[in-house]
Amino acid sequence: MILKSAGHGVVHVRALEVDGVSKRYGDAVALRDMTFHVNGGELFGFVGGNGAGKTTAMRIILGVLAADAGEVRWRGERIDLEARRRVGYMPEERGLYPKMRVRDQLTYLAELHGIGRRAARATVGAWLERLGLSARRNDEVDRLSLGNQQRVQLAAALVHAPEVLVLDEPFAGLDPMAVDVMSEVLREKAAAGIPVLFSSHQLDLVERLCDRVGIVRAGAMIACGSVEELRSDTARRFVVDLSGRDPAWAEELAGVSVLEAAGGRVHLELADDVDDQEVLAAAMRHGPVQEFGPNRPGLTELFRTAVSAETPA
Ligand SMILES: Nc1ncnc2c1ncn2[C@@H]1O[C@H](COP(=O)(O)OP(=O)(O)OP(=O)(O)O)[C@@H](O)[C@H]1O
Repeated sequence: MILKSAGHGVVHVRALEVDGVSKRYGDAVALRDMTFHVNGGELFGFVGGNGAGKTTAMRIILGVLAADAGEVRWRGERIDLEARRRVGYMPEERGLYPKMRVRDQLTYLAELHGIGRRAARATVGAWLERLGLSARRNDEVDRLSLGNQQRVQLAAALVHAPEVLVLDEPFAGLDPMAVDVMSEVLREKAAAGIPVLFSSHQLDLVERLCDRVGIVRAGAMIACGSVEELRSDTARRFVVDLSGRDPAWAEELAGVSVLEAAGGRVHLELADDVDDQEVLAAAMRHGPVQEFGPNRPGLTELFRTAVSAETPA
């Protein structure tokens, strides 16, 4: 499906689709009916605990691993080798030749994608400049710091002007400056209409950067949407601070559950028919109210709540 939008030119809705993908390694289930999509022009954050299945899903998108069931689609068609060649991929295990010089390596990778030598040199030069690697261009990769190797790995994913980006933990181990450069490049690519999928354990960063987030647990997608959408289940949660007071005042209110209490500050969940103003009035009868308002959890809290819910059998 194509959606036209003023800023982006043509943007593909559901450009990249992972549909009902399952994968086992022997008896171990790595993915179970994994389903999600990434729209063109969207930054999609793939989050989940260690071993949740993110890398497996990305490898299946890339075709370096075959799914047992389900399919991956690119612009509505089952993804094929040709479409996969247009993916910019940053593998978790990284994949550079350690003894090759940075510029030669990137030029070689661009040429592998059919770009002529001169154009390859030009695009590599531009990315090296952009990623702060110009001074390192003649260094062998294994002489670079890990963070700089990662910048080279990003350049490797970008030099062939990919139509989609799939990046496995691109921010891991980067210094704050490199995080800024990486964020800026990913935003820019998304703004150009490219779907950008990346995994990360840095949830603050994901919340700041991503249009949508997918939370994976035990090989399945358990929540997916914008952070605002993920918050919708928490719309009836409030924080009330009655400094030093025992939470008993809230526990005795009908239709109110106390989720957390510490030092007079309580997190409450209100049933649908409970008026929040009546809760405020009740709080004021018990002492001076320091704080009262809806509790808007960040992605870290939403993630904890989602993954700590009962694990599937
Ligand atoms: N080659 C393999 N052989 C057997 N089991 C594997 C293999 N690769 C992954 N697994 C298992 O599949 C599951 C999913 O692993 P995967 O690497 O996809 O998770 P992940 O979400 O990327 O984790 P992390 O955040 O730690 O990188 C895990 O239980 C893992 O142990």
